[in-house]
Amino acid sequence: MTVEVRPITESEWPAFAAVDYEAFNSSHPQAATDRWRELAEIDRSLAAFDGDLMVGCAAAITFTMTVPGGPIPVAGVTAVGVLASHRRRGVLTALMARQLRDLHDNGEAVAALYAAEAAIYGRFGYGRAADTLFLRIPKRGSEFVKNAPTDPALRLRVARPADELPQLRKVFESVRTLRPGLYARSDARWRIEVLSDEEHDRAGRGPLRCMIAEDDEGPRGYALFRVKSGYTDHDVPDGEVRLKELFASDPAAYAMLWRSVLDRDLCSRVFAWSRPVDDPIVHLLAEPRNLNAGWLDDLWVRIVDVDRALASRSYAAPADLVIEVEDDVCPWNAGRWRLTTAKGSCERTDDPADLTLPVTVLGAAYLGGRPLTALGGAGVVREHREGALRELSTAMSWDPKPWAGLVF
Ligand SMILES: CC(=O)SCCNC(=O)CCNC(=O)[C@H](O)C(C)(C)COP(=O)(O)OP(=O)(O)OC[C@H]1O[C@@H](n2cnc3c(N)ncnc32)[C@H](O)[C@@H]1OP(=O)(O)O
Repeated sequence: MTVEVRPITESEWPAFAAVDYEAFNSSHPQAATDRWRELAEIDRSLAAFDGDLMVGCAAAITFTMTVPGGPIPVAGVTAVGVLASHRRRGVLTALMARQLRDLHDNGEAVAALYAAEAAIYGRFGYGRAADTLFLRIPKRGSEFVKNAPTDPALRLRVARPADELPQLRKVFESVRTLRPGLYARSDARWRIEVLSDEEHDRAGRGPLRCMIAEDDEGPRGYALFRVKSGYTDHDVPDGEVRLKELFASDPAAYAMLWRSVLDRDLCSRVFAWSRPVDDPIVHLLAEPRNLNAGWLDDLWVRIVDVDRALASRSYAAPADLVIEVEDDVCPWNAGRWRLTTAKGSCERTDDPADLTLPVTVLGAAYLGGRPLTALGGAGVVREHREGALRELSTAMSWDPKPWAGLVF
């Protein structure tokens, strides 16, 4: 089979969406296709063709994403799929090769994605860069520690989410550039991915609800959630709060919003399916075992251009070392690079290597959430100068931990 990969045209958009829906076993109303079109960038939407038949898709979105030190341009990779009739014949491999070449040519040094399955993207050089916590906290047993922050100036307001975009945006913008992984949201992304409340968004979990924590100066935090109502066989209320987002610009507003969802009447628990691994709720609960926490992969990161990517972020400690990078998929990255954090530079060198690592490891460590020493312990980094692994691991670590918080 010969596969041709090229960007689609506007008229090919419905076929592109149909390939993606088919690959994901999903059925979507026309309205969903129309909404998705508002987020898509046609010239960055690649399709794979077997003759005239479109058999695969892979798109990129232009994002501004926070990395250690501040926001940079990042390609958000999404809508990857191949028709079942054409799987395991290299279609995805061809799409990934073309997309990475395009990103390199366009000057985007970093790509990020959410993976449908964790086993797919390592072979294309993506490393698991961020994790996410899911929590199922019972109301009974959710008391806070004694010194939990409060502020008498704060009050809660029940709000209609669709009316509150300026307030929500103000809170989100106050935190966006602090945590690696958070990315700027266009108006369309707020409307479609955050605030949308169509019947198929609800999926039996009721309308989107909003609590705002504010004082006389304005909003200081918000929680967006749905409530899945329910009763036990003995008619005891047993609803579940499904927490979609909770952001706050200070600890008192944060604690107040968590209390508001944990204490909600007719509910017996809060399920939060995506929280950062260093979420302060972990330290607010007097009995942290009641977090019932589990963790999953959040963002995967691909270093498209080693030199520009490593020079684009800040470092937690000085490092001056030579890294030998292995990269079969993007051969322009392969070879030795000197990273000098004091100069903010990463340049090609012939000097001997202090460390040898696959490009996946750089992607995994890029946002500061994955200690290189742990990856060294797994045997995927080879150290040639004693201390080099710890030096780079310390320099690349970052606080707070990375998390994108909104699937794209
Ligand atoms: C960012 C996102 O959008 S994530 C969404 C990913 N899409 C989906 O999960 C939708 C359903 N799945 C699909 O559409 C397809 O199976 C895809 C896109 C995952 C893979 O497409 P294919 O064209 O079959 O992949 P391709 O033939 O290029 O496979 C390349 C390699 O990846 C491996 N691979 C492909 N899919 C998977 C998988 N789901 N799990 C593990 N390995 C996989 C193949 O075995 C092959 O390995 P090899 O090189 O050792 O032989």
